[in-house]
Amino acid sequence: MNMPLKSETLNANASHACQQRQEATLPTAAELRQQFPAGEVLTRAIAGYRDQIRGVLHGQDPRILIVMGPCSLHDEHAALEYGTRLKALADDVSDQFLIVMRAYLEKPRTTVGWKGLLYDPERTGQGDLKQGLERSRKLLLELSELGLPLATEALSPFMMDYLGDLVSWTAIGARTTESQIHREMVSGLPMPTGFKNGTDGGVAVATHAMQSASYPHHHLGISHAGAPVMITTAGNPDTHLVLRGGRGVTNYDAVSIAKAVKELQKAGVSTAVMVDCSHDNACKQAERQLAIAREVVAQKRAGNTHIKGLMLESFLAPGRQDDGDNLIYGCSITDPCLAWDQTEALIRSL
Ligand SMILES: O=C[C@H](O)[C@H](O)COP(=O)(O)O
Ligand SMILES: C=C(OP(=O)(O)O)C(=O)O
Repeated sequence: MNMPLKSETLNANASHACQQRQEATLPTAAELRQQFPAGEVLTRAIAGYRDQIRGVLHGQDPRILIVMGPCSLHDEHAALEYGTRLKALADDVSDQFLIVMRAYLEKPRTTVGWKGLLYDPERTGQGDLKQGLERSRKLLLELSELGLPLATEALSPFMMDYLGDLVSWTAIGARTTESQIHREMVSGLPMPTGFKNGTDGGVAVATHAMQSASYPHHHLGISHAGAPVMITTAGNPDTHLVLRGGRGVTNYDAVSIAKAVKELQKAGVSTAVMVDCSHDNACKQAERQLAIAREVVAQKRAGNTHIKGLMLESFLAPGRQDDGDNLIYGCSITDPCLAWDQTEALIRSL
């Protein structure tokens, strides 16, 4: 390989420095919400979904919360078809399960990759947050109008200002649970929020996050009108742990869950646990979710009162595909998912 001369490297760095940051103006959260308003009926329904989720997490509702859906949404048409099928299934099993659809618009990446519909809706690699915000809000509205509670991962601390009124349950991912910025954000969120264990499998980052997010915070933010502001939060009393495995080691078995519950008790936070049947628990093999879900529900039915929920990654078509031309309709372009038929059969069998 020919190494560049030192002077060439310096020149390249200098021109890179000139272009290092460019800005494109975006609508404020207030403007976007006005452009795509939620309406009174929907807002009341979402408040009701959040209360139902709280009921499950706090043990007043004996049902199992299931947060399920695609790893990421890249095609609105397929997302709406999935949502329509899920709504019918959710109604059929609503005596046993409270089903919430994963409507994930932001993807945290291990290094780099497509970051979700919100950032790059056309997947050109150039990014288009204006279009991404508009399409994301429109999609969440259309999914909500199907009568489904929605879940998302909150990655950008500003995203919730634009979309949070349409979300009933939020995740803080394994890569951000340790971040103070995310803990501050959760302390001001009006919905139940699950903190994932760290990517190394460690539960302490999540228990610390729950402690932190339950307290009031003061932090830097942007008002819905677009001005820099100091935000003061009240603390979120509705957070819980999500076990997703880590570094190839699973943590959905009875011993791992008991160990996690002990840590939660020691920290004095909620012992409500959701098991993410995907990610490192499934070693990124979608079909493994089937056996994991059965095993976790069996633990719950055998008397484990700490288990409150499951997470499943599921879409219309099985597995995953690399992004590109001729995409398979309804197939994930991020992590592998269960196919719809497998998903439906699983939920009905549970
Ligand atoms: O759930 C999605 C992925 O596991 C997460 O976003 C990391 O993806 P990556 O390792 O492909 O970047
Ligand atoms: C990125 C996700 O999960 P984790 O943070 O557990 O990797 C996800 O649920 O899409």
